[in-house]
Amino acid sequence: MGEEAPEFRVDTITFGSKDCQQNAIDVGDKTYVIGRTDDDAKSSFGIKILDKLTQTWIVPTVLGAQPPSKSHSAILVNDEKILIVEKGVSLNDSIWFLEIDTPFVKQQRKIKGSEVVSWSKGVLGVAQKPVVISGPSGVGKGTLIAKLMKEYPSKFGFSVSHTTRSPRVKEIDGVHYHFAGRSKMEQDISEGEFLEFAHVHGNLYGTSIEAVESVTDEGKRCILDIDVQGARSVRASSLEAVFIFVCPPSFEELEQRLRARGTETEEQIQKRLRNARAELDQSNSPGLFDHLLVNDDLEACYENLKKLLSLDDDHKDSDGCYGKATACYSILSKTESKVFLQSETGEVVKGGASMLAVDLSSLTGGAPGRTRGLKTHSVNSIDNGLKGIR
Ligand SMILES: Nc1nc2c(ncn2[C@@H]2O[C@H](COP(=O)(O)OP(=O)(O)O)[C@@H](O)[C@H]2O)c(=O)[nH]1
Ligand SMILES: Nc1ncnc2c1ncn2[C@@H]1O[C@H](COP(=O)(O)OP(=O)(O)O)[C@@H](O)[C@H]1O
Repeated sequence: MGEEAPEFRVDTITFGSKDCQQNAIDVGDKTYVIGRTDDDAKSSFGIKILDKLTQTWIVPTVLGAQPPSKSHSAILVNDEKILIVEKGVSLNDSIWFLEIDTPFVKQQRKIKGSEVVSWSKGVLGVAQKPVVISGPSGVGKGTLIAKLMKEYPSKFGFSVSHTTRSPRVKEIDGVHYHFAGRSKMEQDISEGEFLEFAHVHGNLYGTSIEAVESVTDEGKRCILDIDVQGARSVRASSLEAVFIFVCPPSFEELEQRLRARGTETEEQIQKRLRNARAELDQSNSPGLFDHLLVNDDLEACYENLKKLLSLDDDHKDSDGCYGKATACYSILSKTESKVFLQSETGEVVKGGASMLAVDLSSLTGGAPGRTRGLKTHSVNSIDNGLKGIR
């Protein structure tokens, strides 16, 4: 699908713009050219890949929101990602990654059958692991989650799933679910916008990447109410989470709760009960769920849930004290575990530093779209920075 490559010289590559900045990064047999075009109204990134073996250009599908286009520097972090440092924005907004061969990109490349790259924003600090709650229909997942949200509104946030099922009487679009048409949802899934999806009780359900990331961006711990297939997909993804399965005290009690809720037709109840048996069987799959909770007495079960969540509470505050100040850093050098950034203005903003080290070893897996766990620390002088290198 590629076009024939022109003679390759970085400084002559253009994307048809008046004002253009490019970086060319070699990765094995490929060269990634990251260009920034300043056309009349807005500027944006253009990405091209030169396959050096075949001397052809590939224009990849670019997933994810792109960095604010101003001016940037770039360096290869490892075989999976390129670090991009934006200038003239706050430090919180300045660190980005272009994922070129992460597990997510590999998966998307397979789905599309063509070349894919994906933007991911670097986020300072470590977020708490999201909590995946699964269990058969009618077991009380929604009831437990609603109690948690009511008691700790600033601590937890709900991942609002998309579904093709019709809303129930009291359900609000955008609050309980994003109610979606099947073709639009399938299209969004094919464009890599979903962390996971599954066919459940005859409908399509899925968690968009944005559903999880927007909760985490608010500094809240994200709660996902998804079925066992979804839990399996999240387990296989790069999102590190805590997995809880909620069981009923008995199958008879489950049936009674489902009927008492009065939201399904008899046919739908029968389908849910059939699926419940399969879900209960799968709850014991080795390595899938971290915790099983029996929801017999609601209050007792809720107390146990709270205990589990505080047990898994590994939250550490971000040390990004200068994250909000406007930064103008460019990449100076790189070691195995650190990238050193040099302030370009000479003038150091309040709380900032003339030189920063970005700790790459601290990066944790996250949903695509964000690279969390970034730690930065100031370095007083290049000499001190270099001491760290030696
Ligand atoms: N895989 C997946 N499952 C979901 C998602 N959202 C909801 N579900 C599951 O879909 C099933 C049906 O949910 P729902 O229609 O709300 O009915 P209920 O479980 O009877 O309340 C439940 O097992 C949910 O956990 C999602 O985004 N992904
Ligand atoms: N421990 C419990 N004891 C009795 N009824 C419960 C209990 N937990 C939930 N329920 C009720 O069971 C029904 C199903 O609960 P719901 O939270 O909608 O389940 P799910 O979200 O797992 O489908 C609701 O009517 C709810 O009020």
